[in-house]
Formats: sequence, structure tokens, C-alpha cells
Amino acid sequence: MTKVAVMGSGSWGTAFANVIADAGAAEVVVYGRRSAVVDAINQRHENPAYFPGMALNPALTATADAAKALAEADFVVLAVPSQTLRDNLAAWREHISGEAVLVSLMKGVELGTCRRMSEVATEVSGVPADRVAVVSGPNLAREIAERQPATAVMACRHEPTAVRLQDICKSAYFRPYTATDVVGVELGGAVKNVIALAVGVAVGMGFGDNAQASLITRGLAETVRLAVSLGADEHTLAGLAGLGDLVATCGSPLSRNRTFGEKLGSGMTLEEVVAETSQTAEGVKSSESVLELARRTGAEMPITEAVVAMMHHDLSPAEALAAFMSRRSKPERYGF
Ligand SMILES: NC(=O)c1ccc[n+]([C@@H]2O[C@H](COP(=O)([O-])OP(=O)(O)OC[C@H]3O[C@@H](n4cnc5c(N)ncnc54)[C@H](O)[C@@H]3O)[C@@H](O)[C@H]2O)c1
Ligand SMILES: O=P(O)(O)OC[C@H](O)CO
Repeated sequence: MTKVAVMGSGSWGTAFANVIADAGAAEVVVYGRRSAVVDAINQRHENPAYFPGMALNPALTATADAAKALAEADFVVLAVPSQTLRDNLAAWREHISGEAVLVSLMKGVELGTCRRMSEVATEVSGVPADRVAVVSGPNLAREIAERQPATAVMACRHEPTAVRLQDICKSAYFRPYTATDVVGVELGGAVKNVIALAVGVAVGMGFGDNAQASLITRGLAETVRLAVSLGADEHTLAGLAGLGDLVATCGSPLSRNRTFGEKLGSGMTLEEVVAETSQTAEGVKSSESVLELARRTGAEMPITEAVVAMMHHDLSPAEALAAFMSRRSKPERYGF
């Protein structure tokens, strides 16, 4: 039987592992750092740290031994924070078997290098890009752990690999689509976190649906500009990994990025928000890498600029709003 190792027992790692276990076409083992979480998954079929009281598939097993999880795994699913992937994978790579497919669940861009997660995975592991896939789309982990219906995109440059991944994920509540536009799928996921921070700030400031829809729509326009300038197909961004994820993330109180922004917009200081955020809000750090990519390519990304200024340069939400609204008047464009 196909073996899948899910490396990371956080929110999305756990929910995605459960999707594959529910699909029933593969044996799934989750690697987690904390023995309490590992024991709870094995003994009570529950991850109390992230989804207390929620029943996981009893066939799902867990281990705190990375080598054991990775031994003879056909698919290695990477579910850690984007900024730690390089170090995590360096520790794991010697245990990854020869023909394994790497699957990135992450939605971020590496600080310093500006690399997408599939690029980091290829570089660190030596696994060729044809065997590196990415999963993205409107996938709030809690809803999926509750087995609510959802869709996602499985992208790989080598389409048959994306289809193999699709085959082991599909179930009555989870419908995966395939794609070959890895650049577009990954950037859609990374930039939507930045836009969700901005939407959260607007919500925290007390603004309603007009402001939120404006940010989502203009956020999509700047995502398209960046992604196309880096080689993506603009149609990818109108799909699940672009518009779909923007709508889900920017509209949901479950989103860690939107929640982070909301707290900032409601008057908390950045330090206070960081202190009470335990899960990964990728957009906070990735906003800087996204903006650096925009500078390199010449893509205009005013919302991302405002988010970076609020997250890293002490710009207040009120100042960010004033700067955004007083930009020069221009015709509306989707993309360039
Ligand atoms: N949660 C979601 O709804 C969701 C959905 C889709 C994609 N994602 C993406 O999946 C990725 C992982 O997110 P998540 O929600 O599972 O995050 P999380 O914070 O819930 O879990 C992160 C996991 O990584 C582990 N980890 C390993 N090395 C680590 C290190 N050095 N520092 C910190 N943690 C380390 C943690 O122990 C934890 O199990 C992110 O890129 C996120 O954008 C999340
Ligand atoms: O909780 P967030 O903000 O990381 O968003 C989760 C997922 O990426 C939604 O698709």
C-alpha cells in the first residue's frame, strides 16, 4: 500500500493527514515533535493541542521519530512553518527514500532568499522539481478536520504526479483538482495571507463589507501582477488557489492571518498580538519576502507595502488607510 509521511502535527498537518486516512487509499503516519500529541493521536485518535474533542481516523498513526515516519514513504508531506522548512528538511533529508514525492502544504515565501516552498524543498532535499508537488486552496484546517466539504489544488510540474496525489486525497468531503502551474498556485497561497492581514486590520478598525471586498479584489489584482511577472498563468489566480483562498481566508474568523490583522486594527500593539499568537500566521514574515519579489519584478503591490509597513515599520492602521486612499487616481486594471 502507498505510504504517506506527514511531517508536522500542527493544524494543517493533522487535518490533511486525516483527509488521506479518510480517503482510504494510503497508509498515513504523522510525525510530531511533542510526545503528548503523538500519544494522543495513537491512543485516543485525537490531537488535543489543535482539535480537542474532534475524532481523527483510527487508522492514522503518529511518531516522534522522523526516520521511522520517513522510512519507505512514497509521499512526504511537509507541514511546518515556511520559515523553518529549510532547517527541518536538512534534518530529515537523509531518511527520505529514493523515489519519494515531496508535497508542500505551506503558504509562505522564505525570508532572505525569497524562494517559494517548492524551491526550498528541491534545493535542500535534492529531489527534482518533477517530484515536488504543492497543495493549496480554500482550506481552513478546522473545517476540514470537521469533514466539511472542501476543494483544493494539487500542483506539480509533472502532471501524472499531481494525479497520483489527487488519487490518494479524494473523498466524499474533499475534492482535489490538479494543476501544473506551481508558481501560480504557490504565490496565490502566500500572497493571500498578506491580503488577509490587511482585511483583518480593516475589520479590527470597524469597517464593513465594502472595505473588505475592495481589499480582496485589489489584493487579487496585485497577486496577479506579481505571479504573472514570475511566470504564472493569470487564470490560476482566478481559481481555488487564488480567488478561492482569498475569499475563504479573508472572510473567516478561523484564519490566523485575518485574526492577527484584526487584533492590530482594533488597537493592540504588534508586540501584544505576537505574544498571544501561538499558531503560524505566515503573512507576517512572508509579507517582506513578497514585497522584495515585487521590487525585483517591478510589480506594483500597494496593499502588501502597507502590510509590511504596519508589521515591520510601525505604520499605524490609520496611517496605512490614509496612504492607501490618497494614492494617485487611475483606471481599474486586473493585473497589469
Ligand atoms: N492551518 C490551516 O488552516 C492551513 C491551511 C492551509 C495551509 N496552511 C499552511 O500550512 C503550513 C503549516 O501551518 P499549520 O497551520 O499547520 O501551522 P501550526 O502552527 O498549526 O503547526 C506547525 C507545526 O510545525 C511544527 N514545527 C516543526 N518545526 C518547527 C519549528 N522549528 N518551529 C515551529 N514549529 C515547528 C510545529 O510543532 C507544529 O506541529 C503554513 O505554511 C500554513 O500557511 C495552513
Ligand atoms: O489560518 P490562515 O490564515 O493561515 O489560513 C489558513 C488557510 O491557508 C486557508 O486556506
